[in-house]
Amino acid sequence: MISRLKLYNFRSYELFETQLGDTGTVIVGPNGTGKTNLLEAIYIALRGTSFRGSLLDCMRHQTAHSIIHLETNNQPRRVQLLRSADNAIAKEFTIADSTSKTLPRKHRLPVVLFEPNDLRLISSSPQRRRDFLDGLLSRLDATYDTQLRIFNRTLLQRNELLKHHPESTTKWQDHLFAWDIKFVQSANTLAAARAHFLYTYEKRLELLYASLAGKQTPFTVEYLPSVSLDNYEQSLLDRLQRSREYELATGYTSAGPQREDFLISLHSRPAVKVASRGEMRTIMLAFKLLELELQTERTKHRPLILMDDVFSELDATREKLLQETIQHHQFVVTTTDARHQKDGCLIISTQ
Ligand SMILES: Nc1ncnc2c1ncn2[C@@H]1O[C@H](COP(=O)(O)OP(=O)(O)OP(=O)(O)O)[C@@H](O)[C@H]1O
Repeated sequence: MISRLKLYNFRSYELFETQLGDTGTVIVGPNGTGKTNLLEAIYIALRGTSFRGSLLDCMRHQTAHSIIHLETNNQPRRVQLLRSADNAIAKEFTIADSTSKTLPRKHRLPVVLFEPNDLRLISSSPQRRRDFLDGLLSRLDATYDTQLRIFNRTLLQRNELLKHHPESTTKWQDHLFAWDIKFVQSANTLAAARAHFLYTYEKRLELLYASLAGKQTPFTVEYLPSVSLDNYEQSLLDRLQRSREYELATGYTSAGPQREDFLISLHSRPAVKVASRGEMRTIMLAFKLLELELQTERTKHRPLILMDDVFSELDATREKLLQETIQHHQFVVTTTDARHQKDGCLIISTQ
């Protein structure tokens, strides 16, 4: 449970201090008054990273020292950000007299964030959908988080090699082949984990969708790999070798998890083509509720819910269902519309 937030030079806030409600807090104010900034500060203190940019961006303009102080379960935690002359950042996370440069995994508390961009994900780019799925899997599974980092590093190294190729010497070709092998192995781990996750939770997503939509709707979700998932490693290796000329010309790896996507269908038709905007939002809400359920099961704690102005995106029925779900968690909600205030909540105005 979080109980108090203090900020120093964080985004639009020079000095700010507030209590947080035991059950819930509603942050009300017009656009651009710093509501999301407060959610972001809480998120950073609990998870160690921001959900919308680098920690350097979070430091108040023209300042060199920022602090987030959050009381959680009667234990204070402090995040200090220091900007050096060359605009580099040093971070310090302090919990119970122990300080570290990153937030230790054991101190990352479960948080589920609902934000309007996620609700619009179905109609957005494959890159954003991949990031969404990777974010979801990384929050649920520390091993996936590590595998994703390894994959991203491998991809970067391989692309560097493609960009800086000498006149295809044998030494360079051997070097690239070694990276091809590393790449397909790492790619296989990621693609298999993503496909497995979607396959495992397809039925649960269908149920969550039905409860939000108020009616049974045939719902499927399918991972779209660059090559067949059976024999993925070898097929990807063959594909890369066939695309060598294209890759050398562009300097980019032509296939693999960094190009893959997933497809959600309603009534056996791609949601991106047939679903209404409301239905697309309902699909994404089903994903967020799944995350909430899985985080609760895996951590044995009820996650804190942060909601950034999502009620304005929903109709009255879905808003009510979502309100009922969040009743069982501590939550912090932002809204521009004072009508979304709820009984028993602490109200913070940013006006
Ligand atoms: N590093 C920073 N230093 C100073 N001010 C900043 C910094 N980053 C963002 N801001 C300011 O914070 C304000 C935006 O805050 P925020 O996104 O929290 O608003 P909001 O109330 O959530 O708005 P909306 O309702 O439109 O989503 C803007 O005025 C922006 O200029």
